[in-house]
Amino acid sequence: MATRVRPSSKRCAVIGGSGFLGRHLVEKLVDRGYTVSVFDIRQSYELPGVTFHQGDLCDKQALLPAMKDVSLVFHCASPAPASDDRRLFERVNIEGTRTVIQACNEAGVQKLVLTSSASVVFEGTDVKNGGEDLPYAKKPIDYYTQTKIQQEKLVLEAFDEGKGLLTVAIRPHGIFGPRDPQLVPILVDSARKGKMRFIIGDGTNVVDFTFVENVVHGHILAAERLRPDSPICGKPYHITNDEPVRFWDFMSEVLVGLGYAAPRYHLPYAVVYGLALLLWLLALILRPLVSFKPTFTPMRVALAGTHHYYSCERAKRDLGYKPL
Ligand SMILES: NC(=O)C1=CN([C@@H]2O[C@H](COP(=O)(O)OP(=O)(O)OC[C@H]3O[C@@H](n4cnc5c(N)ncnc54)[C@H](OP(=O)(O)O)[C@@H]3O)[C@@H](O)[C@H]2O)C=CC1
Ligand SMILES: CC(C)CCC[C@@H](C)[C@H]1CC[C@H]2C3=C(CC[C@]12C)[C@@]1(C)CCC(=O)C[C@@H]1CC3
Repeated sequence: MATRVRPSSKRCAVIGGSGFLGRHLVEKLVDRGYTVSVFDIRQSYELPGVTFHQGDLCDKQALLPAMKDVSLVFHCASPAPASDDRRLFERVNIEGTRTVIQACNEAGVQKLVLTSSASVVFEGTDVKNGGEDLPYAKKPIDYYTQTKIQQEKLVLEAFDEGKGLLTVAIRPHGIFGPRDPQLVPILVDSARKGKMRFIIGDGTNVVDFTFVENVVHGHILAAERLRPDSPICGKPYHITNDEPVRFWDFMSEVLVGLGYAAPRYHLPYAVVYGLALLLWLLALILRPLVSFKPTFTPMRVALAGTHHYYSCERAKRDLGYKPL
């Protein structure tokens, strides 16, 4: 009688492995002796020990070959928040994640680690040392957040010992590090256009920015602790630097370091938020005629003007996490 060969625990797939976080994760996994297959809509680099599968994660037939003989899947693909494209977010983050789960079940994958976001609990009001027990945002500010909530729920609810699929979600926040495609680039672009002269609010709001290597570390710890009897199954975990900083000090340090002036003049938060909302509505109404993307979106203004930092105590306790 033929017996089904259990895939090696050192074979894994990284969906979104060509992206910023995904590539850092792939590099670390290879260092740790994993054989990695990357699945992504684009291929951005080559690395010995890594096979690339190019395709759309909404296509199960395209996904399956990347999951062959794989016991562990990391899902860290998402459209960029800046696209603000409702249909795209729904298709990739919700329908696509359903497809990823189906493909994992069909391919006999044992572990699925999702990159979620701490923003799933953020709705524009202060979050101070927020734990994982905070409720999901009832009124998420943008489509990105709205679909990240649905995505996280899908993955955590897919934890099913009967089918043999163990799941966990990692919630990073404001990732920075080499090759970051959004935080520093958006900041520099805004500074170049002379839009970084103002501090939104009183400038004392404290937030998390998380170094990419810490986020990778959290993912790998979660994957290696994910076992049938483990308390982490079906749960979300915040991964932070455990060192919240003042938003506007961080922005100023980056800007000054790159030769731009630090923001100096204060604007009232409510006024800027209201203006950002108006601009967003205008862009939506005019979309069929002209396409323009406001720099100051309601989400960016909310992130720039409120406290949003999270506790990583649960990750320390259950994953043995400690910022590197
Ligand atoms: N960066 C941050 O501050 C934070 C990020 N996250 C989460 O971390 C994850 C990684 O983010 P990050 O590395 O910054 O983002 P990137 O955009 O750099 O990486 C995402 C990758 O997924 C790819 N992708 C998008 N759509 C599809 C699709 N339909 N099929 C296959 N691949 C696809 C992207 O390709 P392409 O570039 O061509 O779209 C890209 O290569 C995401 O889930 C994000 O929500 C969470 C918290 C904070
Ligand atoms: C234009 C300025 C008011 C702000 C410039 C900096 C911002 C581009 C970044 C500051 C906080 C960042 C952040 C994210 C994207 C880039 C920032 C808004 C995320 C929305 C990325 C995706 C997530 O899951 C959450 C992040 C929170 C922090």
